[in-house]
Amino acid sequence: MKVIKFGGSSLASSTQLQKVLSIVQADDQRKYVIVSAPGKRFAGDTKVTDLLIQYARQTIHHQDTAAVVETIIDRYAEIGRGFDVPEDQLTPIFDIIRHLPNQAYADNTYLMAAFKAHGERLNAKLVAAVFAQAGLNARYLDPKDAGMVVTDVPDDAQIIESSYDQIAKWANSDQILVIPGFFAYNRNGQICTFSRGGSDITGAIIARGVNADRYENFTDVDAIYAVNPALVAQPAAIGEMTFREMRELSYAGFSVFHDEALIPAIQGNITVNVKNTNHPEAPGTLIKSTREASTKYPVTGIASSSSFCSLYLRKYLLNKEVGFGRKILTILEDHHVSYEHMPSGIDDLTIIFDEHQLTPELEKELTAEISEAVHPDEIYFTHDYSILMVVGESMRNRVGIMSRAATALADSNIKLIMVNQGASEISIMFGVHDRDADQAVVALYNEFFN
Ligand SMILES: Nc1ncnc2c1ncn2[C@@H]1O[C@H](COP(=O)(O)OP(=O)(O)O)[C@@H](O)[C@H]1O
Ligand SMILES: N[C@@H](CC(=O)OP(=O)(O)O)C(=O)O
Repeated sequence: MKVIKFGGSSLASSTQLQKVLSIVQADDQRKYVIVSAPGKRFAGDTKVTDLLIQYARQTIHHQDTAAVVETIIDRYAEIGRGFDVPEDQLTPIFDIIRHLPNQAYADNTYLMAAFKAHGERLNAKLVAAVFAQAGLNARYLDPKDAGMVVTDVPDDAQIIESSYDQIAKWANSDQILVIPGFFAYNRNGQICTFSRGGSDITGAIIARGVNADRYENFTDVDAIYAVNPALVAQPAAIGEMTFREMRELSYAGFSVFHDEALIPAIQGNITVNVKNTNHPEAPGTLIKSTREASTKYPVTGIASSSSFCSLYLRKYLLNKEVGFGRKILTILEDHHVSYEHMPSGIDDLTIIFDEHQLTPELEKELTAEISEAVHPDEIYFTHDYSILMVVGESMRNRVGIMSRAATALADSNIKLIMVNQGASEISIMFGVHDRDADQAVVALYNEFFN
């Protein structure tokens, strides 16, 4: 029994949905089909989720929504009409889109969540109708009926553990269940979404819940590559990797699989297979608990992400000051801000954050409160901060990886602003300026893979 998730690129048009239908028909183990909202059909196109965000913003600001509503409807109309879905099945979908502003929402954050979620909700209904029309014993299953209950965070929800017992009741389904990704409901029955790209998370949750033999994640690349293919032409494909390797790489920018989707897969020990909808015969990449130690390359992958910022603090004799760290962490806690890393020197401390958590106002408040509490000699935020990760289980058995990486970066004239091998034996982390990040990834790739 397999759970199979199709990303937005696999569902962007009726042509793509035809491929999806063939993939589901080709294997009768594929019983749980998780769908994203229609994605980009070509470079420069807009995902339906982004159109819905625009629609929600215009609704909140009482602006004219006619154009965006028609654009969204056209996306579903092209897919439905491409399969001759009867108009009386398409009209309710169009009506739901038009009437989204007329529903009751607790506040604008719930409104935004509900608008976004409808990309997946309506697509799953449409895909179920297409599957049924093609003769498959398929039906739509709402996350509520599936038993998924999430925390009350409208745009970044987490699954509540007790959901798994409910989802387990759907194990061994005879029917093909088409389940929308990306959202579920809180305990009050309000829609909350996962973070962006979160349909991968729904797939992993359902896979753990029904104890699937495999979670197939279909996207638009033949494999997970050792490096983002936007940076290096035809990079080495990764045949197999461990959950830990993928967790570290997706954290630092391998957007092909959501990092939070690994948690249910790890908990349920469900092997994940990332595959290409446009090339389903390719084996793709397996993500599993253990793998054969790679002998060909010492490193499995290299990732980089610019979505970080840092707070630098300097104070002489910081190392002798009892309570210095606690005072800072208390201030962060009071503002509900979490930190990612905290490399320190004798007189210096850098705190690295996910920059999505901070606003200019919050940065000012944190700077003022921390200055008041610990009187640093110097304190400032910088957003010019990228994190690079060099990841591989094989690294723990090899010496000299750090020196090779540092030399490759130095030879490319890249300034390192942070190095952290920290507690993880399977990764090295580098901080670099944003402008150097892409070149640094290429330099590291050439060092370890060419
Ligand atoms: N290391 C990597 N290997 C493969 N793809 C990657 C990697 N890093 C980033 N990507 C990007 O991830 C994309 C697939 O993820 P995504 O856009 O979320 O697809 P989907 O629409 O299927 O959800 C690829 O097209 C590629 O541009
Ligand atoms: N549609 C949502 C969720 C998602 O997972 O999409 P995709 O499969 O296209 O990455 C988003 O754009 O964030």
